[in-house]
Amino acid sequence: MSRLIVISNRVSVPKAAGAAGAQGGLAVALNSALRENRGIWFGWSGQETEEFTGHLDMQRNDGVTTATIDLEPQDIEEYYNGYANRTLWPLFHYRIDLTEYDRNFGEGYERVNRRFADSVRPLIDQDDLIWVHDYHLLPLGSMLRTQGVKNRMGLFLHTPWPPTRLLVSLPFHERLVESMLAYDVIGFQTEEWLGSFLHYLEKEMGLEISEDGCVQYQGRRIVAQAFPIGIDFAEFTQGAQSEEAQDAHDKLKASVRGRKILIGVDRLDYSKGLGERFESFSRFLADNPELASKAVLLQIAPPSRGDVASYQQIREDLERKTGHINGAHADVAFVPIRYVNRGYPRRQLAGFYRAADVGLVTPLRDGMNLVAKEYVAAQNEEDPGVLILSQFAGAALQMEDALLVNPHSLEDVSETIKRALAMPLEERRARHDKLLDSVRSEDVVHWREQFVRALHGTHCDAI
Ligand SMILES: O=P(O)(O)OC[C@H]1O[C@H](O[C@H]2O[C@H](CO)[C@@H](O)[C@H](O)[C@H]2O)[C@H](O)[C@@H](O)[C@@H]1O
Ligand SMILES: O=c1ccn([C@@H]2O[C@H](COP(=O)(O)OP(=O)(O)O)[C@@H](O)[C@H]2O)c(=O)[nH]1
Repeated sequence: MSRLIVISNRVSVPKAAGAAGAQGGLAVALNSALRENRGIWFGWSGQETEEFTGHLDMQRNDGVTTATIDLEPQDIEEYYNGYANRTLWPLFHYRIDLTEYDRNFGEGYERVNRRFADSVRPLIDQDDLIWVHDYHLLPLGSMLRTQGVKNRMGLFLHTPWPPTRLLVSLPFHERLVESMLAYDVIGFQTEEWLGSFLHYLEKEMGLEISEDGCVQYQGRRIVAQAFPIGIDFAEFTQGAQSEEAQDAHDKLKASVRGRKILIGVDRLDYSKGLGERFESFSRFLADNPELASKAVLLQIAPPSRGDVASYQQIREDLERKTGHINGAHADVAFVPIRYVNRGYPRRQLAGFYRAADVGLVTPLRDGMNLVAKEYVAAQNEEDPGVLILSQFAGAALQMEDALLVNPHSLEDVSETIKRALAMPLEERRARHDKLLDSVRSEDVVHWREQFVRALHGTHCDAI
């Protein structure tokens, strides 16, 4: 078995991640992928250094070897807060209104990608498979190729890929996409994002694509495919049986005194549709006064990317909205929205999910959304809750037995909340059985195996 070198922006070692609570879906998935494989996870430590030295901090933690570098404040500002999260993230989530273009961001992005390439290069052996993750590192593969790396290299994008007509608003978009063609495999979460990428290659670069996603470029063969990510089902369901999960479940249940619970768990990100979700819940309370004191929305929203203005803005908006809605609908013994700005370890989350009658997952745009899958995995099969899921989450393509909604429509979400709360046990079980089957079979192990197989592969040899 070839060794895997996994490269992502941030390396989140299991212990630290557990302590911090909120680590994001990518970290959760990579931890479990690497625990099984002998291999190295390389990336940014999350720490600042005054002057970049390229020093590698190697550690072994809970079965995972990590190699990290520290970055300079200017790197973090221009690459992570800048090009990654002020330019590419909003653009890839169709938020051209929030997308900022700044030449310094672009330069910082290239500089840090080069620093990644220089630092990881000495760790790479001849037969290693190299697996790069996400929008932070799109040009890394081409920089490694320039340094003579001949290994098989794959890129997996965890976010959506935008339609061509949006992408072309990015200065130097051709250069960015062309650099991605240095990888042998380019993976997306869904067929939809894959289709947008292939459309760009055809329309903007005039490339021909075979029916099974193979492209020939500068004498190399590249395959682009969809590999929907899943959760670590075995680990998650084991955690859901723990005492910690049971305690969290019991405490939450006791605190609502018989009321129905709706739960949302999301990084505090504008892509997650939290403002629209709160408005929809408020509409539900206003339209259904007989139910208004019988349901509570628990929203867990750990802060994310707090140095970026659009994230500060969403935080302020939500604080205002929560105050307004609670002011309008609360009474002396009851508050309809419990809004919590902290992260929880996943065992506790599992208990919260299980206690909740409805999982409310309504992003405006989301690469996948692992919370939707965790909610399903945590349910009591005899008496499961109902998943309400945005049609714009990547997960919706695999989870058609959820109640799919348009998160922009307050009426749709409000009426669907009413339907979910009234859903008969038989229908809940039938829907949950099918959802559980797919969450169990299309798990993170399946995702990793599919991607690694493609990375080994000879899929495009015929063209
Ligand atoms: O590292 P951060 O800036 O704190 O952000 C956390 C992660 O957010 C994004 O996650 C995506 O990956 C998930 C797993 O594939 C997917 O389910 C979700 O839809 C995506 O939003 C980001 O893509 C990661 O790089 C970040 O680590
Ligand atoms: O308080 C929290 C909130 C979230 N998460 C985890 O963070 C991940 C979020 O992944 P998702 O794909 O839903 O969204 P992302 O944050 O990656 O965009 C899930 O595994 C959650 O269990 C967590 O551990 N603690």
